Amino acid sequence: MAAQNATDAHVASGMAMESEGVRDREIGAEQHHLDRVYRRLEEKIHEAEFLMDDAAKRGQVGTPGALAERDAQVFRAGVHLNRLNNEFEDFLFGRIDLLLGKDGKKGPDGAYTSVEPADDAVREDRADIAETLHIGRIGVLDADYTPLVIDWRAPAAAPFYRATPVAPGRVVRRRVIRSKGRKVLGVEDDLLRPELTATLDGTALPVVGDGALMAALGQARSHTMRDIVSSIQAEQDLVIRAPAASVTEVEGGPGTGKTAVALHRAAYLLYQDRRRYAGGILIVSPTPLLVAYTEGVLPSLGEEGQVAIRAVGSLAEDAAGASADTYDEPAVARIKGSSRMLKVLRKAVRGALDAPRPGGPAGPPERLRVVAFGARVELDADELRRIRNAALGGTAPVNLLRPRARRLILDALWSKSGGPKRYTDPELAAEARSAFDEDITTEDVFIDFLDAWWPELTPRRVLGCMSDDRRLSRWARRVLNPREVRQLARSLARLDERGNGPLSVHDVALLDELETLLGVPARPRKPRELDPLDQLTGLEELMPSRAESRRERAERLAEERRDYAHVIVDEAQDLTPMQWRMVGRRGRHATWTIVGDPAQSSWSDPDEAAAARDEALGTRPRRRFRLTVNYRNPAEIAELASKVLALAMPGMESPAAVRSTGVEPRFAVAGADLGASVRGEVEHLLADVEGTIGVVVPMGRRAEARGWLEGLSGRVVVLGSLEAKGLEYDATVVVSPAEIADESPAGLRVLYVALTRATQRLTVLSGERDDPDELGVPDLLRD
Ligand SMILES: Nc1ncnc2c1ncn2[C@@H]1O[C@H](COP(=O)(O)OP(=O)(O)OP(=O)(O)O)[C@@H](O)[C@H]1O
Repeated sequence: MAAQNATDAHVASGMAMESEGVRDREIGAEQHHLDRVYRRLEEKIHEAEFLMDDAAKRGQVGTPGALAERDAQVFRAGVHLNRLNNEFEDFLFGRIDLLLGKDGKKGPDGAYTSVEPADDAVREDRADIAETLHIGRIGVLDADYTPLVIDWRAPAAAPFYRATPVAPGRVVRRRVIRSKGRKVLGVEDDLLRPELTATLDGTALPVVGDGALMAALGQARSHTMRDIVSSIQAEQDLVIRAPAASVTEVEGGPGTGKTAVALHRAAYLLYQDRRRYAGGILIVSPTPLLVAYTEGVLPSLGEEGQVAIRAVGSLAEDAAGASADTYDEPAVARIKGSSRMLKVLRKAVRGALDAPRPGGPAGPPERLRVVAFGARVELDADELRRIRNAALGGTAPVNLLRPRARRLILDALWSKSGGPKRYTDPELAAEARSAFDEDITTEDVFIDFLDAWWPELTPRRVLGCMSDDRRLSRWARRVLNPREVRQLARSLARLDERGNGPLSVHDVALLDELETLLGVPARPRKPRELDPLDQLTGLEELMPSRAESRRERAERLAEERRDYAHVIVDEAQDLTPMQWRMVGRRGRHATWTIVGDPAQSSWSDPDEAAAARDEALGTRPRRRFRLTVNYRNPAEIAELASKVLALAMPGMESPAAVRSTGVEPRFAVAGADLGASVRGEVEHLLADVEGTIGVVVPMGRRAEARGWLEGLSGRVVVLGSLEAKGLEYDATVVVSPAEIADESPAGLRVLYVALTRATQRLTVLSGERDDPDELGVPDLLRD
């Protein structure tokens, strides 16, 4: 019933008046418009090419002014040409036919701005269409500035997405146009005011098709996500176009379009305020698989340059050189992700100063002995410890404290050498002190001592040091219990003493935290190459103290970009507290969009993660949205999944499925050879459905499952239960549900994710632990 309501609310589809003749005529009318748009685009491409040519000719003049002008023109024309070429395919997809508006004002895109119809637009259930707008991926104006195509992100396009039969505004008919290259293939209409007899140019307004949404949802899937630009629904559009101020939080069950909405929002924000978002938009995704699945969507919307889509395991690539896609076992992941790790790491960065250096002696030097004023001066172990503690006071990054420690050592040596007593005149004393410092700091003994006593630490080195049980238990005292210390140390033993070796996804957040705790010491600046333009103008001589040129600064900022203008977190329920800290550091000055579903969280302690999220977002005000309709799963699959939801999160509501296939999920029971059973089920589905098949297995069975299905078909993908997050397939086989549920404390939620990946068919294959009934239904999925 809920599914039916959802359908009614969003889609009022084609009426009985359709016939083949009407359809052909309507396709012909759209073809006519598309031809006109292409002619205009070709004209524009010629203009852009002419501009490029002209710009190149101007470049031959060779003065600095002409050079700059040429660069600007070439850049503009290049961007223009590139956009036109890239977006030439299938860029016109929609049309709305509108009643007369309340006022006669037009916006910059040439369309009337009024949302509500004029009082006399409808007379006794009859009305004329006053305005027709075509919607596409970019806006195109005719030579006389009438809009041929409105950009989907422009305000005038909003009614295409927002109008519903309950609140139609001015929209009478919404049409989705399907085209390939330059050919219109079909049209699908929704009638928003079915009670009206509307006319267009004096003839009745025809309605064709069953509605675009159903047509889009029924299509077979591929291994990459499609954009939904032609069928965004009203509740989704509200999120996409929400003002970017502060934090926009979006919750919704599986398949409600959260990922799709997040990606379209990135494109929308860039369209709205490209200058503001020149600082970059970061999209954080839980897995590299989901990154690969979604990264084609933004280019299809004409956006990519300003947006970085990164898996949470590769987020610190720029900072700590770390990237990972392997998972720790749940107990270890729980330790590494917990905010308790912060305390351990704080101790570790200080303690690691004393850890044996690779290839060096077992501990830090116990004494420092130098020669000053012809006599030996010495600091013993106690004095060195006191100086170390004094230098380490406070919370400043450890590597950045090295100069301070060095100064304290010199102070102590100076005082022991009797220097302060020898000079009463302050000026002489200062001179003598600086000579003293210079003598000592150039001695090899002192340089070697400092390197050993206060080595410059890298995040990987500290992580490597934590693989020693005894050391780690000191640093984790009263924070982790002895078992946790052993588990953590064992997992880090993959790293050598320098910290080199394979990392897990959770290690990356630790490295990023360590980098903050250690600080990056200032390096001597590279001597910069002379800019030929500077040489020309003599600027270099006039401004010798200028630290870096504008070009250098731009290059440096691009390299160092860790602070984004907008941060979008997909599958936000899965970020651990330590990952929230890592993401938070990249959005200190950003506005945020956060999408997620607590019912799909694979993190064991959602309350702790929520606290870390609050800390990352600070006191910024939040706007909350909820998506309520499941566009992915047919009702039959959604209903089965809701049984696991009731166990995993009692009381949580399932989203309403928007369609039904009439095909119930299939239950099968594995024979003695699990692999052969899985292969049999997959072969069955390959014959039955077009498109992709996802086989979701317990994490521990990934490798063997790949063997089971070897050589079957490129349409088949094997996934560990944690990797299925965010993805979807035409059909899925979920293998051994009980084993998936038992794998971690969040196992039931992980199983819920696995059961909600299919768009057409679902097969549940019971394994040893599932206790299936006579119909093959496993214990966990029975009523
Ligand atoms: N308005 C729409 N028109 C057409 N297809 C849509 C629409 N909204 C969502 N979909 C489709 O529904 C499917 C689910 O969308 P998406 O993956 O964004 O959902 P989600 O909420 O992120 O799901 P999950 O939480 O399970 O990861 C996708 O195939 C998407 O293209």
